[in-house]
Amino acid sequence: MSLSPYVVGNWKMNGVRATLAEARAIDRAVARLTGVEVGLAPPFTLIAALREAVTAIGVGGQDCHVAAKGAHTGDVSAAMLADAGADFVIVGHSERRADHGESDALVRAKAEAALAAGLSVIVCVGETEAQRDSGEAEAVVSRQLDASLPSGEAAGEVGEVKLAERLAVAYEPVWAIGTGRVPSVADVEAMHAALRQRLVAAYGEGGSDVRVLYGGSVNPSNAAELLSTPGVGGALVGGASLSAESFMGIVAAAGAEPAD
Ligand SMILES: O=C(CO)COP(=O)(O)O
Repeated sequence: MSLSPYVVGNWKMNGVRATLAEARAIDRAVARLTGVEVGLAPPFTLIAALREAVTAIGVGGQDCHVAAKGAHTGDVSAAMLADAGADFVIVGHSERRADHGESDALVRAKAEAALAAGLSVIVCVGETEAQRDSGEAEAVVSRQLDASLPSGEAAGEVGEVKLAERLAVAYEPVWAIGTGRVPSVADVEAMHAALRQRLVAAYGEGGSDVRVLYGGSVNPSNAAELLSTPGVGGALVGGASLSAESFMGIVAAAGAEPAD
């Protein structure tokens, strides 16, 4: 089973109600396409409104707490995201790892909490520039993934829903995020192959279908090359997901076709 390419917009701490107009335009365009799966992860404040505004795309959170509820001021649980209408959540983004000191173990716990709440999960990993320069990128990112993935038990099939429909991985080199710099195609291919090995080691055969997205300065001009790199199952897009025009340029590059 091979799933369609998955293109996800991460709005980060951007977006107010007016920005929903972009989401509506994206949703209308995606409704006319086939062969691609699309999601948008707005800030918490817009999740419920986005859910009301769209039908053809998935709605996601950018983080969740490990607990279902309780005394955690300022946090939001996976169950609350689901209640607000989210379908998925991004966990372990490098900005959360850096800004909030999130460890691999915490990211794993968040992924497991999200799956338990019925959300699908995108687990993010990526090396820093210093790690890339010292030739450690594959080893570092492989270790990060091993320690951040939800357990096989947590990620197992639920009824007819397969692992690959509940879990995706995003490889986002920290130095490529928001910088306009991207790794070479050869480096992306090598990293995605390394991550595939880790997924198969973690989950067996089921790991071979889990989509590994590339993220970091994806834009309409570089998307076709990145998305056609062997092993790349989609894109996690930051800045270029805030405008329907640029985001749809990336969705088109993922191989989307008119629905009829
Ligand atoms: O971090 C990212 C998506 O999660 C990538 O951000 P940019 O596309 O803005 O580089």
